[in-house]
Amino acid sequence: MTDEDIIIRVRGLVNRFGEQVVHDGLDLDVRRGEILGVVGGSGAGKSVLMRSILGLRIPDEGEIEVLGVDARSEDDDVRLVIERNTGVLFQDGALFSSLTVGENVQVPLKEHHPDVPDSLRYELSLLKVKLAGLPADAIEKLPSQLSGGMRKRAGLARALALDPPLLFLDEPTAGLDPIGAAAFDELILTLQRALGLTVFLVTHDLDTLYAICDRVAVIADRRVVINAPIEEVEQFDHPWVREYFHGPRARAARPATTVPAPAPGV
Ligand SMILES: Nc1ncnc2c1ncn2[C@@H]1O[C@H](COP(=O)(O)OP(=O)(O)OP(=O)(O)O)[C@@H](O)[C@H]1O
Repeated sequence: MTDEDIIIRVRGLVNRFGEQVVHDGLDLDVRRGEILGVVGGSGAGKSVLMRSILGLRIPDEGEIEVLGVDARSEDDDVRLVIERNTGVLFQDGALFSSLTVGENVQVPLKEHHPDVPDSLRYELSLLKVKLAGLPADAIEKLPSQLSGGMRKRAGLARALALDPPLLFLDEPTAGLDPIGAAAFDELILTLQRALGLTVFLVTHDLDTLYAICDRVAVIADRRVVINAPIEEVEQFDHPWVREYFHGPRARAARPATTVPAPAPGV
């Protein structure tokens, strides 16, 4: 693997809130073109890691390189590089409630490409709305007029507004029913393959990990304890990993091919 294959490189990351140490020497590589699932217990520091990579939080120590630039930089040009090249779907969708879906999608377009004529901006937002699997008439609706799953899709349409190569998703399937969640997984996979995206996906959803992630990074003990294909992660000897991947809920999610053979006599 060459350096060019690494689109996000985190080294020696330390994040503290007062006495609480959330990350302590965390390292992580995200490879270009992969879907990386990021898992860990509640409060393990997944969202703080995502915010640090996006430059929304300046860490206490460590280095973070995103697309070759320093994510800790407060320089406006550097911030622009990161903003233009990253799309983010926050957990609650983070849509502006007083704007229609189309207007929400147009917000980043207006901000970053103010010279684009209104009619073209509208066409671009319509394209993103359709790309996110919403019907065309959703463009005129307010977020409150949509179901939870449709709001996620609207958030995804906005995240894709600037055609970013890097997509960040914070628990995209949380709150969706299993059928809606599976459809959303499928959508992410289709878009990632079609657009060549790199996806950083924070999730608690084991089904998502098995269905679409190329690799899985586990945050525990304030670090990334393993970052590997799921078959390897499953076998990793760590108490949290054992509980998460081999507890009762894990068995249902694991595809039949990777379920270990039952012990003799069982
Ligand atoms: N702005 C903040 N001020 C103080 N503490 C914070 C702040 N942001 C996060 N924390 C703390 O950092 C820890 C990690 O939070 P984070 O949101 O990254 O966890 P997480 O792994 O995403 O959890 P979950 O799966 O529950 O969403 C938590 O203990 C949280 O309370």
